[in-house]
Amino acid sequence: MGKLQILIPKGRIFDNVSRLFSDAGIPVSLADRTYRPKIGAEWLDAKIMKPQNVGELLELGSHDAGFTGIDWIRESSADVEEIMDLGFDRVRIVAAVPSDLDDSALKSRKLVVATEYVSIADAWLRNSGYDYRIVRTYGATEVFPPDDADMIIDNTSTGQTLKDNGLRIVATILESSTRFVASRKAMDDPDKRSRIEELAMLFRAVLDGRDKVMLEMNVPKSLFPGLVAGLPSMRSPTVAPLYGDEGYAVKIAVRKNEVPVLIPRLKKLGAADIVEYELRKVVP
Ligand SMILES: Nc1ncnc2c1ncn2[C@@H]1O[C@H](COP(=O)(O)OP(=O)(O)OP(=O)(O)O)[C@@H](O)[C@H]1O
Ligand SMILES: O=P(O)(O)OC[C@H]1O[C@H](OP(=O)(O)OP(=O)(O)O)[C@H](O)[C@@H]1O
Repeated sequence: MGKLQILIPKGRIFDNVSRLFSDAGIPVSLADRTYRPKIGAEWLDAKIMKPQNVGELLELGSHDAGFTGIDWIRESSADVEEIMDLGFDRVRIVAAVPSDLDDSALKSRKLVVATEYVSIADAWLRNSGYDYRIVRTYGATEVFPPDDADMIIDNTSTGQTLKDNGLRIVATILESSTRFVASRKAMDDPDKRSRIEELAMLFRAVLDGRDKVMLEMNVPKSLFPGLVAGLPSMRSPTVAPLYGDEGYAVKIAVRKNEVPVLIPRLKKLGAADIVEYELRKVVP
């Protein structure tokens, strides 16, 4: 079997994806100005590509799997199989106008709309009943209004860029994040499919590990039933008797955001010597 050919986007997605691979035990490194990263698994081959092209190239089938925002998959109408939502690079694709332009003005004239997302914008503007003309941008879309455009359709994360350029959101068109996607041709090949699914399992284990911590504690025998009743109900805790029949050691994986509430509660329920530590992977 040949190597699994994967596409990793240039730009901001690369950092998150290469960290994900590294945490999965597969180091990825990229020398300056090169497009073929070194990847620490002999069954994988990777190439760097702009996120806008990833979907289309997977559809063509010359690569097996890749990573890109769902915004660019939708924009290119790429026919690919989504394997998993990695949750990175979360943005909203929004329509925004100069803050001093009121809603009534928007439908009373032909709008010039600046966007990198030409196809998403076209579908949304048509369905919303606007009279419009689209100007395709190549980054820095927020600079177009008010003199070069009446509206922009662009991605926003914190909203700071819109605010700094005097723009207000009039609609959210799409919510996007980085996805692990595969070509349909690769998913029809049993060997490639199983390698892609193995990668997804490793990624899931890493993401789950990032989300959770392990809590370990000791509890006297008499307080044990009350303590177990107070634990999050997700999973049964691992319990081991302490030497000398004095009580139990209790171990449980919990979500990180539960910890600030949980530790004081466990303490009140009689837990002692509570230890918290990070998890690298969680495989169910
Ligand atoms: N400010 C942001 N925060 C988080 N995600 C973002 C942000 N801006 C864009 N994205 C998402 O990251 C992905 C890639 O975005 P984009 O095409 O702008 O590349 P980039 O990282 O800016 O690279 P380049 O600088 O080469 O254009 C897209 O799916 C987009 O939705
Ligand atoms: O809502 P915010 O947190 O302000 O982020 C949104 C901005 O981030 C991205 O720009 P980027 O920095 O990638 O530059 P670009 O416009 O050249 O793509 C995006 O295109 C927006 O301009």
